[in-house]
Amino acid sequence: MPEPTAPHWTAPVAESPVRARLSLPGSKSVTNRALILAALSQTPCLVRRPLVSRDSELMVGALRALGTVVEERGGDLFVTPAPLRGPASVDVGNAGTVMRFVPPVAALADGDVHFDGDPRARERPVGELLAALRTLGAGIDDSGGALPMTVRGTGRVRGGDVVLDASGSSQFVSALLLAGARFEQGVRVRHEGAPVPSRPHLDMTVEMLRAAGVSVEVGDDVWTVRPGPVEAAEITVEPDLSNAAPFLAAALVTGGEVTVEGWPERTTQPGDRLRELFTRMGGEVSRADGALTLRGTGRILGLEADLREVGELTPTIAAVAALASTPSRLTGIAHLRRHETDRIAALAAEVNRLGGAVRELPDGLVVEPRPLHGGVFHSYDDHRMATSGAVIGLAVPGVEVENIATTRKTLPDFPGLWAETLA
Ligand SMILES: O=C(O)C1=C[C@@H](OP(=O)(O)O)[C@@H](O)[C@H](O)C1
Ligand SMILES: C=C(OP(=O)(O)O)C(=O)O
Repeated sequence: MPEPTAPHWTAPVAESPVRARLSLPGSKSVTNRALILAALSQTPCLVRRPLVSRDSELMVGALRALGTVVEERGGDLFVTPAPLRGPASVDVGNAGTVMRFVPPVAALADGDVHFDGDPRARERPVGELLAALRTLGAGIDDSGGALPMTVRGTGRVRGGDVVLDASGSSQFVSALLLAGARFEQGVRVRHEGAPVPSRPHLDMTVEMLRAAGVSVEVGDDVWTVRPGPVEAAEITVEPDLSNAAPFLAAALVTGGEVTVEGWPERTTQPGDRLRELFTRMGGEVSRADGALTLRGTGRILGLEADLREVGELTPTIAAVAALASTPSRLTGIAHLRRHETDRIAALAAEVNRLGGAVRELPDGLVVEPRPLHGGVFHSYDDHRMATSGAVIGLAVPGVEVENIATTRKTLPDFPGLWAETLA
């Protein structure tokens, strides 16, 4: 018998301007870097306020499979590093951070480590990273530059110089840097090709490495990590500012006011750019007592922007753009075609199904204002597509989001948090 499909989730309409104050779970990107650094560290490491959701659970599972001890302690994670070992099997799900950050760690393990994941994971780019790892001395049997694959760990990686094209994903570079201090010669990574996306995520990698005592030099598309010990003892995870996007958008599209607690004064998270982007879309931003407030003014403006650096914010921005009074042009995001789904095609298809006028560009989207109507909003197993449907549904009655549970990739209980925000 086929699995019964879960009924679609009827996105709640905001009957009045949304007013809420909320604290968000930890950042996926910080949590999964923290776990990698902790596993490579010389000392045990306490990861404070981690995200507990599908992508972080997959990372914990991967590191445990390699021998690392990860214990839950009152909502924190206590990580005791141990010799990395195979044979092991790693399920990457559809987590880019697991499918890119773990293979260099597996290369340091003593034994074979097999990697596979959701069907979509087999389509997401990883070949450039694997080729770079081979150049650095690792043995890998892959499926034509994709998953499934086996990293033939020998307990050591020579390291040294490597050139790769990271225009498909910044995570290729982050992956090599995160493990690079444990390679015999360290690593020097040079990018050649179209610009690397998601620069703030590279800054995050460099900052977190330096905080763990690793020497990293950054040049023009060149990153050098010196060989040496990783010393991570305690890492506190910031709230996930990319997941703040739909909640702040709720204030913007309903003319309400939403406050996110614990907004860092300074951060490398790309979500911090929402302050500027949502101001340009008609909101007003203020900060007080460590929190950030977005106030909707009743105006929703379109946006012309190159989103290459902050690609993961695109689905929410596109949802707001679909409700705006002026057109939008979002560019620089060709790499989104190989994210959880082809987000350019998916956003155009789903907004247009509701009566929108969205046109695909090779590297982005043009959104013309149109009155929207209800209908099914497909999520393509993409957490950010699902939350985009929720944002549109605030203003458009009858939006039914397919597979809302897919939001669990990076948020443990999106429907609950959304209901609280609207209450
Ligand atoms: O390093 C990270 O934590 C991430 C980097 C980005 O990946 P890409 O550079 O592949 O877009 C981003 O989109 C992803 O959500 C998280
Ligand atoms: C692209 C994303 O995730 P991943 O870490 O799987 O690449 C995302 O969260 O928007």
